[in-house]
Amino acid sequence: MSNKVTLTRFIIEQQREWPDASGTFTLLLNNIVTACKQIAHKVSRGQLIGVLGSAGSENVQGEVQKKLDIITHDIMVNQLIWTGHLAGMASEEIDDVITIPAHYTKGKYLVMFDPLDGSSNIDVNLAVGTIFSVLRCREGIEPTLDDFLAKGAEQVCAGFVLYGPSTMLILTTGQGVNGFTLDQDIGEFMLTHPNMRIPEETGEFAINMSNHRFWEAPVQRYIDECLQGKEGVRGKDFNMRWVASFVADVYRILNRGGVFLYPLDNRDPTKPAKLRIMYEANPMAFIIEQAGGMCTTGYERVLDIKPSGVHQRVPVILGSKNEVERIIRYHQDA
Ligand SMILES: O=P(O)(O)OC[C@H]1O[C@](O)(COP(=O)(O)O)[C@@H](O)[C@@H]1O
Ligand SMILES: [Mg+2]
Ligand SMILES: [Mg+2]
Repeated sequence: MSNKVTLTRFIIEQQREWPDASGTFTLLLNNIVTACKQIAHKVSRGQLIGVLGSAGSENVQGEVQKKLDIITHDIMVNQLIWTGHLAGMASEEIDDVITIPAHYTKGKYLVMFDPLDGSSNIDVNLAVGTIFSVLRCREGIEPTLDDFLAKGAEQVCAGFVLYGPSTMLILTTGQGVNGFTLDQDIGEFMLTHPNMRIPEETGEFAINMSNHRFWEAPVQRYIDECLQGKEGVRGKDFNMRWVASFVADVYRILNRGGVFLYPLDNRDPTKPAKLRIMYEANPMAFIIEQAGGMCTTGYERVLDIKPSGVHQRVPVILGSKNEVERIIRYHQDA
């Protein structure tokens, strides 16, 4: 039997440091975690229970939905809507924000989530995840769109669950980043990666290279210099990784450093960036900064952007501090 600290104990001990805390946040987190355990179960049994493949529909952003995109969205909503802790929710899979029906009490938090990140990987048995972001809201009111559109710097909690060889939860409440591994035997997340820190130096980058011709000059310059390796201005060889699951790429960077780029591109003028600010970029930016890394669009800190829509997309460049600072310099030079 493991003698590691359970997630429940970890959160309650953190809560004790806030004497005025009502415990609502702890309960909310517990519900999010229960939803993610249910999703982990579905994902691991996907081949057996017939939930893989396309749903034959598109989401609000014109992306083909997988059956599991819809199933995982429903799991999140069903685990959270009745709790009384929430004023509202927003999901990648639904156009409008989700309101709390009148017969449930309204709480003081807003939750935004990407229920299944990297879903294009699901049918080929690669890692996927769930990303979530929690904001505080005025209590007991019907939230307006503006309540949702808070800057990332105002998040009270962000996390993601990675459904890989192990199911892992990575969490920040603004006091560093901690990693928990799901012990399948007892159904509890155990603290396995306390106080995660991203190395400042790295020799590894992650980017979808097929978009090279669509990037702006500063990103082309940075990647071209990495590719030149020892013979180029960087004077060292770089390694490349691209899982095409944001959760998996960010988890690798939290562990061994690296830089991830989904930059501005001109492939489709209606979609100059790929990742969504509210439930992809902001929660990951919060986690990365709390682990000592940086997250920028190339021009500004992601957490300082005032969002204009729940499904707004932003360029994301994140990871080891020294590399991200270099990429920002290249944008300034240009
Ligand atoms: O298809 P590409 O260009 O490799 O993009 C991969 C990126 O898109 C995403 O899959 C988008 O997430 P969803 O699966 O939630 O739409 C990221 O996880 C990933 O980093
Ligand atoms: Mg996603
Ligand atoms: Mg998704």
